[in-house]
This record gives sequence, structure tokens and C-alpha cells, in this order.
Amino acid sequence: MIRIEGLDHRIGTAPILHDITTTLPQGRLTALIGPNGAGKSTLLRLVGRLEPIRRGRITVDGLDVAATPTDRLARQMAILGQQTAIASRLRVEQLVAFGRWPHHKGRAGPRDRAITARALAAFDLTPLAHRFLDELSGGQAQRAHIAMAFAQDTPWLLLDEPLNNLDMAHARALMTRLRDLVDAQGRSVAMVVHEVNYAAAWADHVIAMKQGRILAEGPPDRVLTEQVLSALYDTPVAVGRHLDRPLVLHHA
Ligand SMILES: Nc1ncnc2c1ncn2[C@@H]1O[C@H](COP(=O)(O)OP(=O)(O)OP(=O)(O)O)[C@@H](O)[C@H]1O
Repeated sequence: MIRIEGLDHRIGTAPILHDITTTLPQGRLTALIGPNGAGKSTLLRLVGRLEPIRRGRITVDGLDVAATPTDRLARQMAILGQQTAIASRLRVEQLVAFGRWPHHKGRAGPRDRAITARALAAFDLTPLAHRFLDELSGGQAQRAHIAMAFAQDTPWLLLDEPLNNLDMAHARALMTRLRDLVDAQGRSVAMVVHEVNYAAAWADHVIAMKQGRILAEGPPDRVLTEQVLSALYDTPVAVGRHLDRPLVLHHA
């Protein structure tokens, strides 16, 4: 599990996260939801050590994020940040192969090449493997970055808005794949998602954040209610049911 205790974060003098204490359960798919600026990405970045922790403590399966060597941490969790601009004169296959670096440290073997090929195929990227990143559409580039995180082959996968730019078929394919990682392989996923119906349909656990605090957390049935969502987003929300899960109506 990921344990977060007493986490405070400021950027400059601006307080961003206030005394966050929570647990992301192991072997589950956790969705982080909340309005723009709530602190979801900041929280994920602190867990993934893309930002230094100033106050509080985070452990991933018992490893202290602040103190664990990078290569050890990179074998425990892969993180896909929101800014995915990477040197564009890189080919798709090279980007995805980078995911194997924490395992082979520069000496890729047959297993690394097989996992890279599998990640390319899993995200419909095999025909694009030799394209440069700046020759891809937004959704194709997003899939290439997700495939790199998959190729890292870690117990934890942290994804910041992975559904960005994906059409409905690719979004659903990604969610199916994430569920399979959790259900069939016992991995753990934490993802920031804006469209709450993806959390409703696919998540086991939801953490709802607002203004740097956790407003509600628990299973979708408990968090994705009219009362919580209306307060979370300051907008009227209706919640129905579909396939025995919440269905959130907010677009009209
Ligand atoms: N580099 C920065 N300098 C100053 N403030 C920042 C910086 N990065 C983020 N913030 C602020 O921190 C707060 C939390 O931002 P964060 O990106 O974590 O929110 P979020 O919930 O992921 O939002 P979104 O849904 O819009 O992506 C926001 O108020 C944002 O303006």
C-alpha cells in the first residue's frame, strides 16, 4: 500500500496540500478526482518523487519515498506525469524501451526487448514503432507514454490523467488493461481522472480532493453521490445507476 501521513506542501509561499493523511490500498485501482487546482497532480508527483517532500511522510510498500534509492523506487512504481513533452526526435520504440532502464541499466536483454514489444502491441503502437514522437497525434503520443510506464513493469502504476486525448475506444481499452493488471496480476494503480464516470465504472477506491484537502474517500458507491459531487465541484450533479454502479450526469 501507499501510506501518506501528515503531508503538507507549499509552492513558494502558497499552501497547496494541507495535512494529507490517507492510504492507497494495495491490489486496487484508486481514482483521484476533484476540481482543477485541487492538488491531485501535486499529490501524485510527491508520491512519485517528482517533487521533494518537505513535511510529512510517504511510503510505498514500506519503502520511504524520501530515503529509498531511485533505482529501487523505480522498480516499485512507474509514474506518468501530466507534462509528457520529451525530446521529440525520439522514436516510439525508443521511448517505450526507456521504461526498461531501471531493470537493465543500459544493457537490454531479450526479456527487456520482449516486454517492450508487448507494451507496444498492447497500446496499438506496433505500426508506429519507428515513428518520431513529433510525428504522432496527441492520443498516439499519450499512448506511447503510457506504454513506457507499462514497460517499467512495476507493482505500482501512477498515472496523471492518462485518458487525456484518448478517444472512447482507446480510453476503454486502457481502463480494461488497468483492471486486468489489478485483477489478474495483483498490481496496484492510482490515477488522476477528470471524467468521474471512469472512476464510477472502473475504480475500487476513490479519493476526492478539493483545495488541497481530501473531502471524501472510499468505494465509488460511497464517494460518487449527489451530495459529495455537488459539494466537490460546486455544481449540481445527478447520480443514477448503470450495471449496478453509479452513473454521474453532469454535462447538461
Ligand atoms: N509551479 C507552480 N507554481 C505555483 N503554483 C502552482 C504550481 N504548480 C501548481 N500550482 C498550484 O498548485 C495547486 C494544485 O495544482 P495541481 O496541479 O496539483 O492541481 P490538480 O488538482 O492536479 O489540477 P488540474 O485538475 O487542473 O490538473 C493549484 O492551485 C496550482 O495553481
